[in-house]
Amino acid sequence: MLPVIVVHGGAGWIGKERAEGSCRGVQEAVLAGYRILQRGGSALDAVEEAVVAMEDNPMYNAGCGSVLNELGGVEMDAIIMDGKTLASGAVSAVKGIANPIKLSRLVMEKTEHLCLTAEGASRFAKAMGVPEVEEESLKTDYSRKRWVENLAPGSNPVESQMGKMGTVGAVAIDSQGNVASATSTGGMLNKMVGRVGDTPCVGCGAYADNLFGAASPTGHGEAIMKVTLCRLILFHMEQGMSPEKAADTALDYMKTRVRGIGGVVVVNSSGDWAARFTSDQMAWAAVKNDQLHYGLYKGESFTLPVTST
Ligand SMILES: NC(=O)C[C@H](N)C(=O)O
Repeated sequence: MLPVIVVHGGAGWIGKERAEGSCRGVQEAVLAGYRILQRGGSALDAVEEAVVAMEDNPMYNAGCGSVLNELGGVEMDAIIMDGKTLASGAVSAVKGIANPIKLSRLVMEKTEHLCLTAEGASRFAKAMGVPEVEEESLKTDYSRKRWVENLAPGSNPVESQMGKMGTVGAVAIDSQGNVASATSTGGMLNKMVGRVGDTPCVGCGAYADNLFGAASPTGHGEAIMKVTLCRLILFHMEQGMSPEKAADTALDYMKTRVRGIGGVVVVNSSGDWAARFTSDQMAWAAVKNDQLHYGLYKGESFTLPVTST
């Protein structure tokens, strides 16, 4: 099986000043994941590595760069799923760690549970020796500015975020034919304290099943949860649709049924892939057969050989 990895850096509207950085970040992330696949590594390791690269990049709404909640704090959600066993691990409303996706992997591998939240997630992180980081180190000038703007009377944080979402995610298939999915986010701008979005919920924020493929989404979490977006995409693929058709059909349903805008990256069990969105833009990148593909605007797709990047 030819390994494939596809990543996204969030659906929305990305201003000119952030477009280049956003595109560069997804390319770096996809290559970090691809290097693992090239060495014969697992899809699970590859999606984790790609998501860590984007959590560490302040350009995105995940890890450092996460949007702030109503009190100006950082509460993050993340999930990882293994298509071989259907095992998954997630954390929600977790604070004070740099890489929620790594903690999700530990939840999957070291506990009997699928998701740990808030205090419990922090206790578990401590027990696993995950270093605590200052909450301030996860904030950026940009996240502080947007938080303040959305405190103003009459502001509409959901509307404002529909513009600039920035959740990160990755899907991959490795040389053994195993698929995996991973997603990480700071959630929605000025969200209520304790709000849990789509990201840590299986079938919403990720799904992976070796029989059909894997998906990772971005968009308004409440809308994604209403339609269980990732599971819906896998259902469409099970019914015979290509990743592109399955993604478009599910995103269109989310748009018409619950007026939700978003995007997804998808891979199927044959290694066909898609990066699709109903927002104006979504930074995405994919590698297959040593070719790097990437784009930002609708219909855009550039290709470069991996060796020259
Ligand atoms: N930026 C996003 O994609 C937001 C994320 N899906 C959430 O609702 O938490």
